[in-house]
Amino acid sequence: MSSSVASSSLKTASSLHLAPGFEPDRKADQEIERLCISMEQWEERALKSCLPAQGSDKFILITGAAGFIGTHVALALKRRGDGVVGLDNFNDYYDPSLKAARRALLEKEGVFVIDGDLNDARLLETLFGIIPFTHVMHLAAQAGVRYALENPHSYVHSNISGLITLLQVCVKANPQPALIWASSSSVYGLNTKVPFSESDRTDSPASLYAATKKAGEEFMHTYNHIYGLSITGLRFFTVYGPWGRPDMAYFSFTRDILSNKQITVFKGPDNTDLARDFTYIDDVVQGCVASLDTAQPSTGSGGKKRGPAQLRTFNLGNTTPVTVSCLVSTLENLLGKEANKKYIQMPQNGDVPFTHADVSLAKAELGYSPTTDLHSGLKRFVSWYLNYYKKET
Ligand SMILES: NC(=O)c1ccc[n+]([C@@H]2O[C@H](COP(=O)([O-])OP(=O)(O)OC[C@H]3O[C@@H](n4cnc5c(N)ncnc54)[C@H](O)[C@@H]3O)[C@@H](O)[C@H]2O)c1
Ligand SMILES: O=C(O)[C@H]1O[C@H](OP(=O)(O)OP(=O)(O)OC[C@H]2O[C@@H](n3ccc(=O)[nH]c3=O)[C@H](O)[C@@H]2O)[C@H](O)[C@@H](O)[C@@H]1O
Repeated sequence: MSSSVASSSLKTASSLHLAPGFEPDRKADQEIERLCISMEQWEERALKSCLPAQGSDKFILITGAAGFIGTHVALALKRRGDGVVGLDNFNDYYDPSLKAARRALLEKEGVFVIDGDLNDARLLETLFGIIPFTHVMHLAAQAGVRYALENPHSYVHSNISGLITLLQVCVKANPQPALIWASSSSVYGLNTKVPFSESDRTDSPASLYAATKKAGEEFMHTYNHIYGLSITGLRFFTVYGPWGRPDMAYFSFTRDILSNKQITVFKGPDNTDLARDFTYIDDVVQGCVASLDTAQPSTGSGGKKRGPAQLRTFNLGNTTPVTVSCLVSTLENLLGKEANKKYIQMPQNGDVPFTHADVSLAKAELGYSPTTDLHSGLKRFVSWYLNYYKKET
């Protein structure tokens, strides 16, 4: 890349009010080496991706941008003109080719997704050194309730250590961004009072995953208190939709029904049906964007708190729990195929019998209003699934 283009990109950077405190790391970084491009070219791509269109003043870092929810949120924000750059470690918790396909979708719309890990403080600081992020939409995590039984350290790596590394970079940044992050309905654990409200106690996590999300909520209180970081936590409720996650039941059931493989339906105590407040992705994206638009700026900078800062938590659910049996019968109807079902007692695997969101707080403060029922949402998912995998079926 010619020096004039490099300097123009840095000029662009200076027009972005280069964030002092972080001298971009001139040493080639793993990601930059991987891309076989120079530091300046990497900066150029990040800056170009994060330059907002006319009328927007938002520079947003989306972690987990190649993930299911991250991809949808990144597209929504980029399409409305915000500056967006993504970060994702493209791990193989599920099919990395799906993450690569999502990345291609994003790059077509001008979103650069950097291949990097939350724990790489140097990479994060380099990024914060060239872009004065106004917001961080933190969606990267080890998701999934049951996988914690197989690989507990993956949850520590991403949901604890990775989160602290990101928080440390955010509080040292000048200006500090406002942070919106994904917590989870699983923090309600074994609570019996329904619907779940943000003011309920959350002291009975049923899985390590839930405990790491609960820990995250505690960290947020601390970083808000000490550093003045503006923080909004979003408790998503079993989110589904196109470009979804193959590890989740709606997706794996669809795959197995189509390939005539048996599905295992968990039953609760006394053979009761399990239920989830399934929430369609477009409704969740609406809640994420509204959270970002109502987030107040952080009051700290460069690690120093200047005053009290906003700290919020919202349920983003559908307020209409549906049984897993109903999920299965809806999929059978949409796929025109009967499932080969095996019923077993819900294993002690971190699952909870039901979830049910009270969204009155999100409605009042964010204007959040879910509109998609399970049948309509699954219809759109199945249509996407059949199209995306048509080459394989
Ligand atoms: N989908 C749901 O039903 C649901 C419900 C509640 C909460 N959440 C939370 O919402 C967020 C997004 O979930 P999703 O369903 O899109 O999951 P996802 O697994 O599709 O997305 C998470 C992304 O983060 C990336 N990632 C994980 N660890 C990382 C690390 N250390 N460094 C960089 N990238 C990393 C993964 O590669 C993945 O692409 C997660 O925090 C999840 O816990 C999801
Ligand atoms: O709401 C949330 O916070 C959580 O929602 C989902 O977790 P879960 O509700 O367990 O979603 P699925 O794994 O898709 O399970 C949906 C329902 O199907 C049941 N199930 C799952 C898998 C299976 O083989 N059989 C089965 O009956 C589960 O017990 C559950 O009741 C996501 O996977 C988590 O990342 C997220 O944090």
